Parts: sequence; structure tokens; C-alpha cells
Amino acid sequence: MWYHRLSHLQSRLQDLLKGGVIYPALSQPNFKSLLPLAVHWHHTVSKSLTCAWQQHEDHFELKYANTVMRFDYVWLRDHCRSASCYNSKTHQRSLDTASVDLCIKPKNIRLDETTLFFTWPDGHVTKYDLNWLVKNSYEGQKQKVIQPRILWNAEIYQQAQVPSVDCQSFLETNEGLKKFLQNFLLYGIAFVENVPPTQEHTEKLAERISLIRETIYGRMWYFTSDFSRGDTAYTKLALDRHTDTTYFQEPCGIQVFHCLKHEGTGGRTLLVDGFYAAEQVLQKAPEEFELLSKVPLKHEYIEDVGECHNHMIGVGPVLNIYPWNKELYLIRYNNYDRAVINTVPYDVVHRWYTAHRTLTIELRRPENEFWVKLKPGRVLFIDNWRVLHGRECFTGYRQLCGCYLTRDDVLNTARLLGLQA
Ligand SMILES: C[N+](C)(C)CCCC[C@H](N)C(=O)O
Ligand SMILES: O=C(O)CCC(=O)C(=O)O
Ligand SMILES: [Fe+2]
Repeated sequence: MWYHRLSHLQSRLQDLLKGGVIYPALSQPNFKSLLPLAVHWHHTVSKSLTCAWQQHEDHFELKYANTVMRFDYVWLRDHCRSASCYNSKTHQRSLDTASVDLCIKPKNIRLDETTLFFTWPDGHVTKYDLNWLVKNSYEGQKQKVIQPRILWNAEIYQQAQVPSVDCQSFLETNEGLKKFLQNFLLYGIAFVENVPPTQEHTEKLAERISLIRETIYGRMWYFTSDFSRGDTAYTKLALDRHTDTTYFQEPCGIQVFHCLKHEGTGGRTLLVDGFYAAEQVLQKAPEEFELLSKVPLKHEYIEDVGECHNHMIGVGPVLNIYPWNKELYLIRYNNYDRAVINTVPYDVVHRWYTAHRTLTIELRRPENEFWVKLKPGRVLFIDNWRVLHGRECFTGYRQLCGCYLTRDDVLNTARLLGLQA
């Protein structure tokens, strides 16, 4: 009943909007100044781009640069960039948003060239450049290209002939670093060549692009198959494709690997683009993709070896997508570390297993596997939110060093170099 009345009101409001005049249909007690507002388009031609705007009862509508945008009045007041509302030195808001009347409406609106002026009931004036609005509106944001990426299988990656960056150019030039980061952002993996095979040099590389993320494994780690920690990584066994630290609330963003020594056979590294596989699932079974993005799962790390006692738990879906544009930004896939599923009822569990199988089949297609033998001097950076890694079993003495990086800091470096990240 209530539902019907509401939708009736909404459709009435829409009809009224089409008709050109709004009446005070929603008579909430604190909905101020419900005087009928004349709705008509104001047209202006500025710098060959036509602009039209309309003041509606509860929002402002703007057509500019081929975009129809709608703005809430509180939003327009809240984002005011005047000196008293916004500190342009710190890029921080000074306005106390809670002091804005939730029913605020501009007293006057005027357009001058490419600037919109809103005069608020207390006389305060907010200025918006039209291009700023296009860039910052919900509608404009939706049009923006999402993070440019090249999704790959083994053939695509090999054909691309992505060049490695030389250690010296990486450490000493901005071009070298930028080239490296560009490849890293596009493919989710990147190599640095001619690195002296020591832990110290590996650390220097890591620090060039980010803060090192210290974890229960330490800051820089150095490992062999000595089972010094309670994890299969510290053995000679094969490891199927996975992402690391799925048992953290925020899995580590980047993983750095440098093989310092291997006297023996096997031990090749496997890399699989998780986003490529997820894209295949989206194409073939969109409802399964959706389920994988909705069902929250626990992963855990329980360690009780020697002096090491840890119990980590991380909860989140396998596929993490931004709710506003559906862009996939993080895959959490580790069948070893996945904990008991008790977050959903049995029938959803069954559908989840089916969806997980579909994704696993994609991840395991031989054509999606890129195998590489890590060698001293060649450092591999892996986007642990996108690319899965694994390894072949091996014999002999094998020493690997590396670290995790905080993703925010890597992206920060990339943005400062002018890259979209
Ligand atoms: C990289 N390093 C050897 C330090 C740790 C390995 C952690 C392995 C764990 N099962 C995971 O996937 O997170
Ligand atoms: O030994 C390797 O090559 C990688 C092992 C692993 O998956 C890890 O350390 O995260
Ligand atoms: Fe791993």
C-alpha cells in the first residue's frame, strides 16, 4: 500500500516534470519553499559548446559537452570551492557539511560564459566552472575510461614483447620508472633487469616506487625450502595459481620476487591474468560472475611453527567490483587459504561452487598460463590484486627474496608521473 502510494507519487512527479511545472507534491513537513517552480531550459552558447540548464524542485539539471547531468542542491552547496568553504592550499573542505540545510535551494542561478553562479538563501555565492562539473559529476565520471588495462593470455603477453626496464634507468631516471609503471599498470606484471642479486638491491628497487608493506613475514623476506614458516611456500612442493594474503582484510597490493639462487631443477614461476579469466566468466556466465562478486568468503592463515604464532582472517568476495561502474579491481583467489564457508546458506553455497568452478576452469586453461624461470638479476613485480602466481615443484637449493608493497603508494608514484591510476 505504502509502496504503491510512493510510486504513484514518483510517477506523478515525473509527469509533472515533463509537463514543465512542479507542484509541491511531496509535502514533507520540513521540505521548505515548495512554491511552484517554473521549469524551462535556459540556453547559452559558450565557446561553441551549447549549454542548457534547468532548475527543478529537488535538483539542478545541466546539459553540457554532450552530457546530461543532475545535481543535488546539497551536493552543489557542499562542493563549493570558495575560500571560506575550501582550503585550496591543502585541498581540504573547510565547510561543515552538517551545517547545510538538507532542503537548501539556490535563490538565484546565473551563467556567465562557462561559469555557473549559485546564490544561496544566506547570500553566499558558489561558482562552478562547467568543465569542472562535467569532470566531477556522476554522469561524467561514468563516461570516463576505466583504468586502462591490457588483459592477457600467454600469447597476448608474449606477442606484446613488453620490454624489461634496466635497473639503472629504473633507479636513476623518471622515464625509466614511468615506462616500468606504465607496463605494470597495463599488464599487472613487470620486470627489472640487471639487478645485483642481493636483498639490499631488491629493497632499493622496491623503495623507488613505494613504501614496503611490512607483514607477519617481515619487511623484506628471504626464503628457502626450510619450512621455517608454517606455509607450503617454504617447501619444494608445487603451488597452484593463487593470490597472496587473501587472509588480510586488505590483501597486499604488489608482490616483488627476486630469485637469488637456484641450484637444481624445476621451480618455474606461473603467472595468470586473473582479470582476463574473470572477463571470460563475465562473457560466458554473467550470473556466476555476479555471484562471485557478492558472496563474502573467509580466508585464514593459522600458523603454529617454532616461534611463529599467527591467526589471520580476511573476509571478502573472490571478485571485488566498484559498485558505481562495475569495474573489477581485486581478485582474491587462494584455494589453500580459503576457510570454512559459513557466510551463506546451502543453496547459495552450491551455486557458488559452480561459479568458482567456472572461474577455475578459465584460470587453468593452458593458453592462459605464462611460465617464466626467475633468474638472479631479474626482479618480477606482480599486481597481487590482479595476477595470480604459482610455481612448479623443484629440486635443490633455491633462494628467493622479495617483499610486499602498499598499493596506494605505488599508484601515488604513478599518478605523480602523470599516469592514469
Ligand atoms: C611470500 N612469502 C613467502 C613471504 C609468504 C608466502 C605466503 C603464503 C601464503 N599462503 C599466501 O598465499 O599468502
Ligand atoms: O616459490 C615461489 O616461487 C613462490 C611461492 C609463493 O607463492 C609465495 O611466496 O608467495
Ligand atoms: Fe604466493
